Amino acid sequence: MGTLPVPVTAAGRTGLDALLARPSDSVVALDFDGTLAPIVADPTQSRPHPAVLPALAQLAPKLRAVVVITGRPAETAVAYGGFEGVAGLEHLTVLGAYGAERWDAATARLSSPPPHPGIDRVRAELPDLLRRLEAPEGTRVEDKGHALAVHTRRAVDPARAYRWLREPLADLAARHELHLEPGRFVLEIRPAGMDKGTALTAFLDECDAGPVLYAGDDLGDLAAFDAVEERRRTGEPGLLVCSGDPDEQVTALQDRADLVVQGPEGVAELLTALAERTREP
Ligand SMILES: O=P(O)(O)OC[C@H]1O[C@H](O[C@H]2O[C@H](CO)[C@@H](O)[C@H](O)[C@H]2O)[C@H](O)[C@@H](O)[C@@H]1O
Repeated sequence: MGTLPVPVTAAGRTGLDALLARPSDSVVALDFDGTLAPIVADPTQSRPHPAVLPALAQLAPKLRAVVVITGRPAETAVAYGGFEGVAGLEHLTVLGAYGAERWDAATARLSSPPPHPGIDRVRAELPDLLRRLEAPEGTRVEDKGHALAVHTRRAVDPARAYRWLREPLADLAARHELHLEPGRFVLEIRPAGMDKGTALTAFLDECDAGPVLYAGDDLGDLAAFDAVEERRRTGEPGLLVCSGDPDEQVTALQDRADLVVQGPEGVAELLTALAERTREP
């Protein structure tokens, strides 16, 4: 049996104990990139750590629900995640585009609202803006339909390129009534209003969930951490997990986590250890 790590906070230990005691009331909510899938230079090559799907398939049938909440389009996360048709994941939900999109394994249906009109305008302006800014070589745009992500990971100096572009891209987003979501060497222009916290809260209400575990790795996951903390204030236990990366610490998230594990491999180990210790309903 794998080792179950001990959360460093009392609230986290309460959350973990509650999840183990009441698995059929509990929800496990997981971010995709950096949490289930190791960070890679090319965003199209992102795939879950090999131990993730077996762990999820073992754990999910014992829980109220498992949900993946991601900044990716839901369809992309389903495809890259290999989530469709997996035994044990028949009731998985994927909330994409920070919760604006939804895919349910049970129905294989995807719901996706029309993109914000500002996205088309940003798409038209962005190439010229990046040219005028002399965006460093290696800067890449990921067009996600509902959002445009500017990646600097493949620039010679990713951190410098990120700092260079952040303010002008925030201005561009604001001019079109959009929001700039900063992430791990990515600056994402997307609609405001929906975030992972709003998405998580709505999903938990819909499931009439009890204890919740949320695992993430980046700044976009802070809103989900807020949502779990808000529930804890009302007496509903929760466990906040950071998928940590020693080479790229996201301190703002790590500092608020009850438990830090080593990247997607550590997340998979945690999910496996939970599955081994939880009863069938
Ligand atoms: O909410 P998430 O599932 O964590 O998605 C957040 C963004 O993840 C992707 O970018 C990140 O992962 C890439 C692949 O490992 C990496 O190259 C990049 O530096 C990271 O920022 C994705 O490309 C974005 O669209 C997501 O919004």
